[in-house]
Amino acid sequence: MPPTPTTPPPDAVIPERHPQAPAPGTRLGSHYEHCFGCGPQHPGGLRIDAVAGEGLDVTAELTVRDVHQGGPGLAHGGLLTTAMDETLGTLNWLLHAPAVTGRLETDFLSPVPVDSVLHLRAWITGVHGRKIYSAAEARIGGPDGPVAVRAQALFVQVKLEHFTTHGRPEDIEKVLDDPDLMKRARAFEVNP
Ligand SMILES: CCCCCCCC/C=C\CCCCCCCC(=O)SCCNC(=O)CCNC(=O)[C@H](O)C(C)(C)COP(=O)(O)OP(=O)(O)OC[C@H]1O[C@@H](n2cnc3c(N)ncnc32)[C@H](O)[C@@H]1OP(=O)(O)O
Repeated sequence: MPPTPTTPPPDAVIPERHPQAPAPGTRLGSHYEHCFGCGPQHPGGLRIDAVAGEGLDVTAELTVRDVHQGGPGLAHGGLLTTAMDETLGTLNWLLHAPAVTGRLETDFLSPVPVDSVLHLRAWITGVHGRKIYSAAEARIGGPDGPVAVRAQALFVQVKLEHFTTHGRPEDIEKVLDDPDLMKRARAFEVNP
């Protein structure tokens, strides 16, 4: 594939896992219960619950449901992009640095029928300053099934203030009032 803004530059580094990164095999859970990608409280959400890998990688599963349709009986492409975005976003846990998607490129290789189980995998391909480069794939039917969706991304590290400054005030207040969620959010800080 030709280089794009999501291809790490030659002087990008592959960092170590953060010393407090969740151990391999740990379920990463949800960073926010109302998140469309991972929140258990979201009625139509994807409920992605990724598992930390041995290195700078994660895996996750997604069962495509009726509410995820685009074409009749088929997953919506934007929905699949969201699944890639969310899975890539969980890589934050391994670096302990909050980062948001700057650019996300998605290739759709085959249609994904409703009721399919997608096996997602995401991994870091390089870090350059605040820029975190990563890639992901979704295989259909099993971890070794054919690749249905592929993605490359550039995430940019931000401070927690990114969320407190820009989020709708009443939602931020609810988060600030929830000690468990704040504890989880602080775990993201690079220098708490
Ligand atoms: C107390 C409450 C806490 C509650 C929270 C709980 C904890 C939650 C923790 C973690 C949540 C994780 C959630 C994951 C969910 C899935 C991920 C998403 O969907 S995230 C949403 C979609 N994304 C956005 O909304 C970004 C919107 N964009 C921005 O905010 C800015 O544009 C931002 C931060 C991306 C960059 O802005 P700048 O001002 O900070 O930095 P600049 O200088 O512009 O960029 C830095 C470098 O990145 C490159 N860059 C930025 N955007 C790029 C782009 N689109 N393409 C190529 N390069 C780009 C630039 O060229 C620059 O590169 P050079 O350092 O100069 O080499």
